[in-house]
Amino acid sequence: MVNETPQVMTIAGTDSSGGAGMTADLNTFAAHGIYGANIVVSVTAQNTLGVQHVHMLPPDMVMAQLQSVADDLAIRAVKTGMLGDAATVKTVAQGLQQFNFGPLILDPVMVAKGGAQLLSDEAVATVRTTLMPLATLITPNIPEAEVLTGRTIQSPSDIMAAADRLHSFGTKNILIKGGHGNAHMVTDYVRLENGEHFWLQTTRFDTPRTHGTGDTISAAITAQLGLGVTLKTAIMHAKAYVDATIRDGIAVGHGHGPLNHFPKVTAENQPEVYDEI
Ligand SMILES: Nc1ncnc2c1ncn2[C@@H]1O[C@H](COP(=O)(O)OP(=O)(O)OP(=O)(O)O)[C@@H](O)[C@H]1O
Ligand SMILES: Cc1ncc(CO)c(N)n1
Repeated sequence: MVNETPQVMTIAGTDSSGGAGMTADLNTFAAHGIYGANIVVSVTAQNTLGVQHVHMLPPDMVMAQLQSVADDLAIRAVKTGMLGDAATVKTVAQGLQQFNFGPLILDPVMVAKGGAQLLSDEAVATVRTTLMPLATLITPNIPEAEVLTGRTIQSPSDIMAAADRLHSFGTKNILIKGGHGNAHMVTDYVRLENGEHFWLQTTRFDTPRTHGTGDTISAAITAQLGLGVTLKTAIMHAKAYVDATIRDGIAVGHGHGPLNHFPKVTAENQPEVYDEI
């Protein structure tokens, strides 16, 4: 029997300009040499300047796609990106319980870099109650962590408290991304199931070309899990990968431009690891 090619999956929206959402996920999977299936929940008319239009697919079409993949492929890990509304979140949660797609990486996408809302307010509670208990890892940025916890985050101790609170909603592992703001260093926080926690720091690239960084790091973690490494190793590799995708930037569009999903990852992309900051 032929060895099975490792397969992972993304459940997300499309970005017509090809930089974020599902395209970022599939490019990231390809860059890791892993096969990617894709469940489309929404179509966005979008470019590097903003999101112009969103069209949600009906929940039964989302479920039909999940069924088709489950009937045929052997998915080892799955990530969710833009889910849009509460009905879609519920359908996805139902599908993830019905079928075995392996560990869930939940990227709670809420707002695009240009400011467009990609998750309705009422869907936030649905994410908290239906998807968070199913997730192996959640990867909010700071504003998303604030919305999910209902608490303001201003300091490292606020970030640690937010991670504890997110864990209390049932998600085993937490990665709070620190890409927002303009501090000289970007600092992410990781809290693992075994109680281990640490900070990952890299130098901020001063560039507007960061469209889809969040999609890309969660897709890279999903790809690594599909390749069989531990979650901690997956996070470390994914962080170095996303750093390289920004450093080796490409010039597309006039706003928040896309990443280079096929960069050369080198030693200088490895983050510094700190127990405390
Ligand atoms: N300018 C930058 N330089 C270096 N690393 C960055 C930069 N911007 C983001 N990152 C890193 O990219 C990853 C994604 O973080 P970010 O906070 O941008 O996610 P996000 O807001 O969900 O992204 P998006 O909504 O665009 O998909 C994190 O590991 C973060 O530290
Ligand atoms: C479809 C889609 N998903 C996610 C994001 C966030 O990067 C985006 N801008 N568009």
